Formats: sequence, structure tokens, C-alpha cells
Amino acid sequence: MIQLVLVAAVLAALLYYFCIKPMNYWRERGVKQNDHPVWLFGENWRTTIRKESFFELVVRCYNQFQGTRYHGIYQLIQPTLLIKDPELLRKITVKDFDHFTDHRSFFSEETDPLWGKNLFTLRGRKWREMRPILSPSFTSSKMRTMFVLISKCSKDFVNHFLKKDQDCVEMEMKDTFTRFTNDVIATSAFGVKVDSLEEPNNEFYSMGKRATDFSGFAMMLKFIGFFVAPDLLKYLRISFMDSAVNRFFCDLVDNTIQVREKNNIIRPDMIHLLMEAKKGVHHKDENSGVDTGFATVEEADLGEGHVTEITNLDITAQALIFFFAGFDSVSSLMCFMSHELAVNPNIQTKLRNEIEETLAGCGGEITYEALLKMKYMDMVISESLRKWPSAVATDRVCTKPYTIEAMNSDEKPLLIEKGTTLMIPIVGIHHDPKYYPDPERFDPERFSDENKGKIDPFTYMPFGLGPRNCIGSRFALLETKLLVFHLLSHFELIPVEKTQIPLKLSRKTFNMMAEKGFWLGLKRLKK
Ligand code: HEM
Repeated sequence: MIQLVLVAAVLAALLYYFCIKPMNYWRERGVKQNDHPVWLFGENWRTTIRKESFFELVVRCYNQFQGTRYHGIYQLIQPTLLIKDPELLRKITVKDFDHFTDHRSFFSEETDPLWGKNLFTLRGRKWREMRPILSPSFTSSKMRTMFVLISKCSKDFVNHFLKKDQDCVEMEMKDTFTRFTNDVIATSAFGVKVDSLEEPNNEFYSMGKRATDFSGFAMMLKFIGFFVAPDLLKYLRISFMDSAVNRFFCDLVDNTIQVREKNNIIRPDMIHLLMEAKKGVHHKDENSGVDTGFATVEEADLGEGHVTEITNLDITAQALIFFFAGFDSVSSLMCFMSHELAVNPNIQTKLRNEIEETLAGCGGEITYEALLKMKYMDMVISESLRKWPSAVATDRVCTKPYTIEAMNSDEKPLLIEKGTTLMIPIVGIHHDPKYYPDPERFDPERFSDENKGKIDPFTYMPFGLGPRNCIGSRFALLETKLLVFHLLSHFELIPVEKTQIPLKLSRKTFNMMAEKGFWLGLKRLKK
């Protein structure tokens, strides 16, 4: 009997400690929070039972407690401070960046070295060392070099469909665009040439799909496990990534490095820069400080004669995060943009007119400079990223205690403890009518020369904010512009029977996917 009581007491204590107590974290600090958070699941309950997409979750959380600058939520059992006020976002991501240098990570270097060592997950000094090594891969001069590689992939892509000799080709765009982004990142990050439309089952593409497949219930459970009890998973040596995928990418990078070293091959790609860094050679290029879009943080002072030690595993980890981001986020942007162009034919016509004028202006062959000068292209992409940001939210972890001073009588100074997670609700802000009237309307004019000056930079953040923003934003934009340029030069994007209008988001995947896929028709233009 005593044993039974003891077991019950221990269970009750565990239940209280793990399920109930964490859900009072914000209340105890006088911060507004949901009165009845779901034990153990917090705000993630509806996504777990697939009643809500992550996009919907972020918008719903953002809209709680209107008029406050921040409030508390629970991501599973993790207390998270959701920041809504643009000025506070500026402080956290730029001015007082020193207190919030890290992203949250639940991967361990031991069980998932490729996830644990990549730039997104790296923390503190390790991140400060790695970011300046990778930044030179994305400067304007590197983008000019990439332009040639990406142009080739874009032309191959369009030719593949021109060869079909059909007036209209109907297809699911996520699969199609992912094949394109796969080939682009394969050549520019890994130095590998593949054509995933002509060879649909090539190993690079299959492994990429396996590495980025986060669908399914088992994956959902794994995610929850990593979130709620990362140490337990580490102890049990459960890894996030499939071991075959790990091996494939590690072998690929090892072999590439060996062949290049043996044959003295120099290719202007990311593996080359990392190989140089491994030897202790640092490339200084324009913007080689941490380019944030809003501020430039100089390269970290690592001390006299400091040489960052880089292993082949580090190189693979960085190449893999580039691959992951390039594979999925960019293809999502292309899908949403194509959908909007298909359902807004007047916008598509205006963009095609600009494409034709630009092409005529540069003698029938698009140049890097001419592409970058296209204003309407820029406006359409900016609006696509506003309405459908591939990353619906991002985060920061407090690395040094920080106080948010009170701004009005409803607030008290709030001490943020080291280790606290903060959410930057990108999609919530992008859909706030206060900043973007009629937010569901797709309207590139919001970003015209006349209007864009009115947008507060801290209310537009598809690539995040401050020194920890997206390192690949220029690359993503260049790739999307080139693809759309070549595509619209030859085809009209049209809705077909299977096109879902209005588009609904899938509740089954972690990444942004359309519930019924992105079905569209490519109708050949009569020339
Ligand atoms: C449309 C495409 C893309 C979108 C919307 C996107 C968005 C983002 C966002 C929101 C973040 C977090 C920023 C923050 O916390 O402030 C991020 C980080 C990152 N992105 Fe992207 N991204 C895209 C494409 C790419 C590409 C093509 C690459 C690489 C080739 C890339 C590499 C990275 C890396 C390495 C980080 C972590 C940076 C760090 O922690 O220092 N992304 N991205």
C-alpha cells in the first residue's frame, strides 16, 4: 500500500513538475498568457492533431492579446515570449543582439552532427567563427558567378517543357520546382551537376527528398520528443536524420574534397571557400562582415593569429543546411508566386511586359545587372514573400539576462532569463492589417517606389532580422528571379481543374505546402 502511495505521489509530482508548472511560467512573471494552455502541448495541440497548420498557429498566437507588445505562449512545454512590437524587435535583433545571439536548437552534435553543427544551429563563439567564413559565398561578386550556373539550370528547365510539344503542360509545381532548386544547389554548393527533370530518380534528388521529408506521424512524434525531452533522446542515441542520408552527404563531400585536392581543382563554390578556410585562408570580400540588411556587424574578434579549425564534417554540415534551405524554402517561394501569378492574370501580364522590355533592352540575353534592375519583378517577389513567407516564424534564445523596460501603465519591467526562447512571428506581422491593409489581397503595389518607403523595416522580415538573418537571401532571390524570367518568357501560368482556389495550407506537413498541391498549367506562348 505504502509503495502504491509512493508511486502515485512520484507520478503526481512528475505530472506537476513537467506538465502543470511550466504552463504557469508567464503568469508568475505578470506576462499575459492563455488562461488554459493544453498541458504538455501548449499552443501546439491543434497542429499535433492536424487541425491547424504552423502558419495558422503563428497567426492565431500573434492575434491573442491585441494591443500588447509581447505576450507569453507555450510551444509544447517550452515557455516562449512572442514579440509583436516592431521597435522591440529592432532592439532584440539588432541593437541588443548581444543578448540574443542564438537560434533555438534541439539537435545534439553527438547524435546528429550534420544538424548540430550547421550555421543555423551553431551557438555563440562557434557561430561567430563560422558566419564570416560562409558570408563571402553570398557577396555580389559571388552572385554574379552563380548567375551563370543558375541561368544554365533555368534554361534547361524551360527547354525540358518546350520539348514536350504540347500546348499546355499540367503539373504539380512543388515537385517540379524542387527538382530545379535541387539542381541549382547541387551545382553551386556541392559542385555536382545533375538534371532532376531528365533523370527523375537521380540519387542526389532522392536523398534530398529523404533529408527534407518531415511528413508523417512518426516524424511528428520525433519532433515532439526532441522538443520535450532532448536529453532523453540523446541518451537513447536517437538521431533525427536518416543514417543513409547522413552517409550519402558525408561521402559526397569527402570524395569531392579528395578529388579537388588531388587534381588541384578550383571551382568558385562554397566547398572551395570552406576548403580554404580549413587551411586557415580567410577570404575577405566586399560585405565580408555579417551582412544583416539593416546593420553590419564586423567579423568577430577571435584574437591574434586565430585559425578556425574546420573539419570535413563541418563542411558537410554547412553544405547540407544550404541544400536544405535551397531545396525547400526557395521552391516554396516559387510555388506561391506562380500560384498568385496564375490567379492574378493582370499582374502576370504586367510582369511579362517588363520581362519583354528588359530582354529587348539587353539584346535578347538577360544579364545580371538587367535582372537586378527589374522593379516590378522585385515588387511581385516581395509581395509573395509578404503573403506567403516560407519561414512562418523564427526565434532567438536569450544568451545574457535582459530587461524589457515598461512603456506604459499596463506593463512592468520584464526580466528575460538566460535560456528563454523568443518567437518572431513573421507571418503574424505580415498579415497584420495595421501594417498591410487587406492582408489577404495579393498586391505588389505595396512595394512600389512610391509605397515601399512607408513600410517599417521591422514589419517586413521574410529573411529574418539583424546579424542572424538569412545568409542565403540574395541567392534565393537571384534564383527565383531567373527562373520566373525564363519561365514567363515562354509560358503563361494558368489555373487548371486541379488548382485549389483559394489556396489552403496543408495541416499535415511542417513546411508550407498547399493542401491539394500546387497544380498549374504551363501554356506555351504564341510567338
Ligand atoms: C525564399 C527562400 C528563403 C527564405 C524565406 C529563408 C528564410 C530564412 C529565415 C527566416 C531565417 C532565420 C533568420 C532569423 O532568424 O533572423 C533563415 C536563416 C538561414 N538561412 Fe534562409 N531562407 C531562404 C533561403 C535560403 C537559402 C537559399 C540558403 C542557403 C543557400 C539559406 C540559408 C540560411 C542559413 C544558413 C540560415 C541561418 C543563418 C544564421 O543563423 O546565421 N536560406 N532563412
